[in-house]
Amino acid sequence: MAKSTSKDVMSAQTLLAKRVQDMVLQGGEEEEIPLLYVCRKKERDEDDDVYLAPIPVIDVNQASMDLEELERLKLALCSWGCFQAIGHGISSSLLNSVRKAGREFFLQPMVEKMKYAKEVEEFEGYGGDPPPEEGQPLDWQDRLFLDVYPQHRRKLHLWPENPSSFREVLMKYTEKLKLMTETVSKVMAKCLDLEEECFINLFGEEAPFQARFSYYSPSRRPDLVLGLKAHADNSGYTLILQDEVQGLQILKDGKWLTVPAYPEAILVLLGDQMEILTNGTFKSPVHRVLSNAAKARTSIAVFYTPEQGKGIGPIDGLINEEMNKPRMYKHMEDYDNIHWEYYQKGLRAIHLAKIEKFYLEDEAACS
Ligand SMILES: O=C(O)CCC(=O)C(=O)O
Ligand SMILES: [Fe+2]
Repeated sequence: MAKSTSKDVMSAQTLLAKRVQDMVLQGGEEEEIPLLYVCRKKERDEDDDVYLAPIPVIDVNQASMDLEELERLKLALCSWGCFQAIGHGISSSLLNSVRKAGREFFLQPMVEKMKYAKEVEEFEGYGGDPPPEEGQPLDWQDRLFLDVYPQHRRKLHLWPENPSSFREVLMKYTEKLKLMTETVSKVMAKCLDLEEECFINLFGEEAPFQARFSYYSPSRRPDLVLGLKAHADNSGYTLILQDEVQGLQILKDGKWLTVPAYPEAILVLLGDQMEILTNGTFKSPVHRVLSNAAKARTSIAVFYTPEQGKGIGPIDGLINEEMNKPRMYKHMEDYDNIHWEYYQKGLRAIHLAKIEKFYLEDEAACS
């Protein structure tokens, strides 16, 4: 464990006003890590041995035409809650440009990045996440969070002007992701025998896309910190573009498994709202990001979430009390805010959405 020193008394507010990247570059973590970042107690964790998760690779375009691929997609979403999408219609050169623009943003001098800095308590912009509840650890990362769709929600003053390609690349990527989600939402509906437009309509035309560019600085003590604490996403689903440095892990049957980084693939990972909509047929997986002792890691996660204010609950077609498919989740208003409140406490909000008797069964299964 880290030694206790005056640094330990630094508050989350103070720590979050600084950037992890700066702290690492200035060698501030050489002696010990501020205690608020320390969230792992073991010197070594057997889960850190890299067991690669055999997450199915699904050709999205093929799934829209081929029943076998559609069946593989269904299995992936019911067991893993995610899949590695290929055949998504986005060129490798655009994927590489997005990765490059993200990485180059973070590699600039602090003075350039600070033009897009947010206040500690704010959400959108460059910095760390707002302070969690007291006692909850901080993440060993910096991020740039931007609303990217619908267009009228873009706050362009927070969109970096440097690297000079950043804005154009992000706009192009958003456009392509929007098209990709139309296909993905259709094949997801199809594999559940639902009407093809079902999820597109439920999410709504104004359903937000929000981009999170993350920079995970290396850490001298990856055994003590996490790049991102264990959580499940609030989204409908999240589209994750990784670089070549692995670190994202999924919790599967009680074991942490590392998500392979495939250059051509976009990881489609379901969030809680999709688990609720599908009455638990699809799973919203718990995941986290490990720190790396040697290399910085970057990722771009785009959250695609049903329009706020619509309320969500299980789709009628997926409930059939006679056929052993009882309703497992309640109708939830304002799930976004509930999720955030629970996330900040290090808890899962989905339990709140579960009808009590299933909540208890699920808890028993986890213990
Ligand atoms: O960095 C990653 O690969 C995943 C990020 C993530 O899980 C999130 O931002 O919610
Ligand atoms: Fe996540």
